[in-house]
Amino acid sequence: MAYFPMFVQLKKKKCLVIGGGKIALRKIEVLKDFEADITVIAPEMITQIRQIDQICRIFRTFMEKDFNEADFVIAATDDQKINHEISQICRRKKIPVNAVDQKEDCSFIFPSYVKEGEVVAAFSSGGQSPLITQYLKEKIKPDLNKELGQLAQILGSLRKIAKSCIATEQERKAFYKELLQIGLEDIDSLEEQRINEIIQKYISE
Ligand SMILES: C[C@@]1(CC(=O)O)c2cc3[nH]c(cc4nc(cc5[nH]c(cc(n2)[C@H]1CCC(=O)O)[C@@](C)(CC(=O)O)[C@@H]5CCC(=O)O)C(CC(=O)O)=C4CCC(=O)O)c(CCC(=O)O)c3CC(=O)O
Ligand SMILES: NC(=O)C1=CN([C@@H]2O[C@H](COP(=O)(O)OP(=O)(O)OC[C@H]3O[C@@H](n4cnc5c(N)ncnc54)[C@H](O)[C@@H]3O)[C@@H](O)[C@H]2O)C=CC1
Repeated sequence: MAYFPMFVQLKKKKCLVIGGGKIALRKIEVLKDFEADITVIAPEMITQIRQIDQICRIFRTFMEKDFNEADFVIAATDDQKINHEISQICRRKKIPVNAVDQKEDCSFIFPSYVKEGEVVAAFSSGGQSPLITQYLKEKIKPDLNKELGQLAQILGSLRKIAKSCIATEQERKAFYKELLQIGLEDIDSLEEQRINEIIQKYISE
């Protein structure tokens, strides 16, 4: 079964990570990248987790009351029975859950992704082969580069003005297409004056 790639806002969402090993660390790094509010619970945590800034650490095994505030949960212990139990609790409480050792215990899974600014490409193999997922990430990296992230930011910053100044959706699309074409060739040529000239063209046409 293929998974639907739902893009979700994680900023400030309360994320509970249970487990403090290498895999928990990898998940925490991803969640930090998307600005989640992270609490880790484990009796022992590897040094790298103990050194991460601005996360909450609780050194013990989990209890059911830990789930009360959670928007979502990562079960990342090295014990399949415990991860399964965490998943069951979450399902009962209708909290989205990821279990690192068993996709049947996941209501969502982690992709491999590339992120530049707000542009994100994410891949999944439905849990069949994380290595294929990783391979796809590496393939997209040369195309999803810094310039593309910057270009998205420029196009994004023009959406309000385009909506208010350019009459039809069709013309707006042509406007964005022209900017995209120019930006893909040479992002530095998209400075303010050039953009203004292009906007003018679409207003008067
Ligand atoms: C279902 C899923 C649930 C989830 O974790 O969300 C899951 C499950 C499992 N992974 C396992 C193994 C490995 N996982 C990786 C790597 C990654 N795994 C990630 C996601 C996912 N892994 C979800 C599905 C993603 C998809 O749809 O493809 C990535 C993409 C994202 C991330 O972790 O953030 C990240 C790459 C990050 C990057 O580089 O971008 C490697 C490679 C490596 O370590 O270098 C290996 C060893 C090679 C191998 O086994 O293939 C095992 C067996 C453990 C065992 O055998 O004991 C299970 C459990 C099982 O298969 O039952
Ligand atoms: N999803 C993925 O991408 C991958 C998943 N895995 C799976 O991830 C699992 C975890 O791997 P590692 O992080 O390397 O293990 P690890 O042994 O480094 O860490 C396990 C952690 O779980 C904690 N823990 C154990 N019982 C707990 C409890 N009751 N409450 C809270 N914390 C508890 C331990 O204190 C420790 O911090 C493995 O069993 C493996 O099956 C492995 C590779 C990739």
